[in-house]
Amino acid sequence: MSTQPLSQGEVELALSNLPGWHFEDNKLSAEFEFPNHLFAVAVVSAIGLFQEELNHHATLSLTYNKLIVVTTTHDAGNKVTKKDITLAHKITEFVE
Ligand SMILES: C[C@H](O)[C@H](O)[C@H]1CNC2=NC(N)=NC(=O)C2=N1
Repeated sequence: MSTQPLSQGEVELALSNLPGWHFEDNKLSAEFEFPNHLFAVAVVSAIGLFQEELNHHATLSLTYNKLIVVTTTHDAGNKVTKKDITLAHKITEFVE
């Protein structure tokens, strides 16, 4: 998959299909809340598997039942690429 940085317009178009995700400071981010801590830990574990499959790893910050996901592509000079969009879709589909 391409590691070419996406333009602002391309990111905004992609985000129109990704409710809850934001584009700021060359990163995509979203916050999720789960019923309890162990549920949230299980989601983090599943995201870990997607990340290994995609060879693309977001920053996952878990506080009790709240998870903040932040993703950018280091190999593209810390810019948003299709890899970030793909990971965001996988995560959103899983938590829905
Ligand atoms: C060597 C390996 O393919 C790279 O370091 C991968 C791993 N995971 C990654 N994750 C993220 N978020 N950005 C990258 O550029 C990246 N690159």
